[in-house]
Amino acid sequence: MFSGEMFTGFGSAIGGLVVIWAMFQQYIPPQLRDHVERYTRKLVSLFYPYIEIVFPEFAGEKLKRSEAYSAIQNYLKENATARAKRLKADAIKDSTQSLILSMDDHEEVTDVFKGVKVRWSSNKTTPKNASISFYPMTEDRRFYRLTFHRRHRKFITESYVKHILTEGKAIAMKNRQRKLYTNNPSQNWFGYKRTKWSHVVFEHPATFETLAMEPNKKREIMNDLKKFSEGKEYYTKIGKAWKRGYLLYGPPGTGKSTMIAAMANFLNYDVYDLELTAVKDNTELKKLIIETSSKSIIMIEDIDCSLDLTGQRKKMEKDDDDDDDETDNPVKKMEKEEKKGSKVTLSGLLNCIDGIWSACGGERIVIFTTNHVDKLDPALIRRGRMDKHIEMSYCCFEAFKVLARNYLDIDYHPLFTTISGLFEETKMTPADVAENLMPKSDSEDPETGLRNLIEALKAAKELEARNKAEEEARAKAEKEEQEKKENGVKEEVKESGKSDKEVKANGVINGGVAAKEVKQNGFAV
Ligand SMILES: Nc1ncnc2c1ncn2[C@@H]1O[C@H](COP(=O)(O)OP(=O)(O)OP(=O)(O)O)[C@@H](O)[C@H]1O
Repeated sequence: MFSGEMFTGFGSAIGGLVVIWAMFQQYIPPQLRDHVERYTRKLVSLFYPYIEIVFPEFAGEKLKRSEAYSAIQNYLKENATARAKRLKADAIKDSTQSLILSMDDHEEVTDVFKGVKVRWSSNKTTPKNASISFYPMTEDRRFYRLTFHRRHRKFITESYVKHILTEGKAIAMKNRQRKLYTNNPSQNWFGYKRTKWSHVVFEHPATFETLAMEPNKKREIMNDLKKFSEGKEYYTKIGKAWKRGYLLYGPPGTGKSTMIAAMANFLNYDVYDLELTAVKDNTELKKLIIETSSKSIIMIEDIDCSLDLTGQRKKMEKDDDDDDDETDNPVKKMEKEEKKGSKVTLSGLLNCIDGIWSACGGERIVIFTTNHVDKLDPALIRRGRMDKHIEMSYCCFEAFKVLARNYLDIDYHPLFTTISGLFEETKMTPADVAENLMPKSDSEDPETGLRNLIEALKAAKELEARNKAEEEARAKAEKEEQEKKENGVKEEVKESGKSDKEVKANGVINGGVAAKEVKQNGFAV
């Protein structure tokens, strides 16, 4: 039976032999040393039934950090660190403030995979002639050693190592710090401006669990995202770029931005927040898109406003022309030229969505948001470009329950019945519901939040009713006015015996209504 003790026993035996060999080496004539060493190794291998594989941290000519080493490191951090007795605290995860622990140097742990036990040790050698460095220990050469019984050779080299590398990469992906990129204008030494991506760590706390939305709709979106992220082979098979477009539309405060953050957290993707109004022209847009990485969401918020850009630029150009047409300032002149000859166009954007992504490879999601879906050009949002249209709407009772759990830590309260009724009678955005529920102090109990919400819902209902009544009264008055005018003209025609045309031409009034006025207002005469 393969056991940790046996490993250790043989390990010390071999260690002893190495020491003895080092001591006696000096008494052996140099010409015989090679032979003696070879035969000693053969002898040892007769009694030592274990195989060792070494994974150095740096390999190859360019001394690039080995991917295998990193994967093993991640795998061991996640799976074996709990069993190691000597640990090393590497760093502190910024958001959770928790230590990242890994095996200390020269520490050993066992791992069992499909019933086969192996031993991992983390090792370090320091070259004797290491140069004096400002940063201590940079010359250290680290490596992992995998030891296993020779009867498992095939299994370990073919299955286990593959398993470790795949797992290690997946762990790295899961634990990596994701980034939120934004495009900002930057000026080079010659004064030319171009927008570049800059990033911060993406740490938005929104998840699908905390997103207030009708549960079936939420599930449908999550399934869609999952299918997409696992769809590499499918997209290759059908010959389509591995991308998917989402259009999120709805009034302000219904959670469009929150949804994007939840999507990014669900998929573990980076986010590129593309501000179209800061992009000089279509060429620059292409460059920015090409620079985005795989496994990312590219979002353009308020797309209707961004594409209005053309009009805004024209206005700016005109203002500039009026202001300083004769300017001698070269930078200002260049800025003006840049503004004049450049813009992001709808067709440029469409080309980017359709064309460039196909060539980029890797998975990407593009999301547009808008408050006014009806304003968008149908070409921009047709299926195939924006594959899924998601309406973000006012809060329903199911969505409220999510917010009550998030903000008040409750799943039920007798006041829920009143709130459920009010949601059927009035509209409120999740942002407003959240604002009302949010406790104003640590000592505030959940009931206060619920009562605040009830008051706000009642006020919203009253306001809606008042607005509706005012609207109806206005419509009624307009209708009456119109009828009065129409009757006046009819009477005028009847009494004067003139034709409609004449009444209109003369502008004669009868019943207080001028035919001219009638004509101006476009009433049917
Ligand atoms: N569906 C929701 N679930 C959870 N929280 C929400 C939801 N909708 C809004 N909120 C809360 O309201 C705040 C504003 O929402 P958000 O910015 O996502 O809305 P939006 O639809 O993107 O608005 P805008 O159109 O003005 O950009 C969020 O920070 C969040 O706290």
